[in-house]
Amino acid sequence: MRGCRLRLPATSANLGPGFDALALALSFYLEIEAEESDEFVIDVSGRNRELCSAVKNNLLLDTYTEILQTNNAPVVPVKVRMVNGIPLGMGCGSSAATRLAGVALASHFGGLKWERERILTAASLLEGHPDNTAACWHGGLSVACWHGKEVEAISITPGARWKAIIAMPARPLPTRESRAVLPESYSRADAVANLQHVALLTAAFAQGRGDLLHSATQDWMHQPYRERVCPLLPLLAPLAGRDGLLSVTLSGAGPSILLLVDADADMLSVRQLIDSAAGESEPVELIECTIESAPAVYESL
Ligand SMILES: Nc1ncnc2c1ncn2[C@@H]1O[C@H](COP(=O)(O)OP(=O)(O)O)[C@@H](O)[C@H]1O
Ligand SMILES: N[C@@H](CCOP(=O)(O)O)C(=O)O
Repeated sequence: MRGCRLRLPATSANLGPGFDALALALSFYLEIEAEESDEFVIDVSGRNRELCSAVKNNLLLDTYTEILQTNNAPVVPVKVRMVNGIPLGMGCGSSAATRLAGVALASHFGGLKWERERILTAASLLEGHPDNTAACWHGGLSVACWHGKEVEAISITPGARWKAIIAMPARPLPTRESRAVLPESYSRADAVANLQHVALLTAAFAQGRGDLLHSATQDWMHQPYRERVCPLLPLLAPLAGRDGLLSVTLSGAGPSILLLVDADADMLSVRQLIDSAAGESEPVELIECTIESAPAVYESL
């Protein structure tokens, strides 16, 4: 059987009020080439080499094996060459990209011949929420929801050329832990406020209205509760609206922060502003990137 190539972008979910519904694809990637082999091997370069190359308890291989077994297909061993640009456990969608890769490789090497939408649905079911997976697979700003056990998703190419920065602290925060700090239920006032803001945010993206991003990214559903496990958020949030910084939101479940930046902003001054607001409590890496509007690459070699 021919090999398979994947290129999956990082994603920043929620963008404030779009909890479990919105995510934005960004221009740093998980890249994979795989071919049939006598045994499972993963050669990794890039970020988190050790975690990504362990063959046992590996999210990529576990997903691959689970899909093949549940679909009564043979578990074909594969050799994977991975270039990983997505930091693990940092709120940049590494698990969503890896789940999609595992399902896509299973479909390819198991001869399942799944359509792209079926791959997205299977990966989203395993991930538990469809926001990162949909943006990773479709690119752009993705709006995703469950329709029963199917994912309905639409991708919007933003109407303006905004730039993006991920501000990433040193220590990762597993998404599971960051979801555990959220309440079970919300007041009607908070639910309505989030609905209003997420609708405004989606329209602001479609029309490229950077002037609306600061107000439209306000959130009552997850950020207020996650501040205590994501201390960079309260430090950087006051920067929204200053010097070309259009919005400041928790990236996914954190601990990183997504800052959307006007296309004309001076990036050196923006970086200095972020560094000085972050202070010296812990080192913060800034990843400058753009919005990836193209869908993920999934092709035979
Ligand atoms: N390329 C990869 N190879 C192996 N495991 C991965 C890979 N990417 C992600 N993971 C697994 O997913 C976990 C991170 O997922 P999660 O806590 O949801 O954070 P995030 O998706 O924001 O990076 C890692 O600790 C690791 O177990
Ligand atoms: N909507 C999810 C998004 C998690 O994204 P991740 O990149 O942190 O895995 C949430 O907020 O929990």
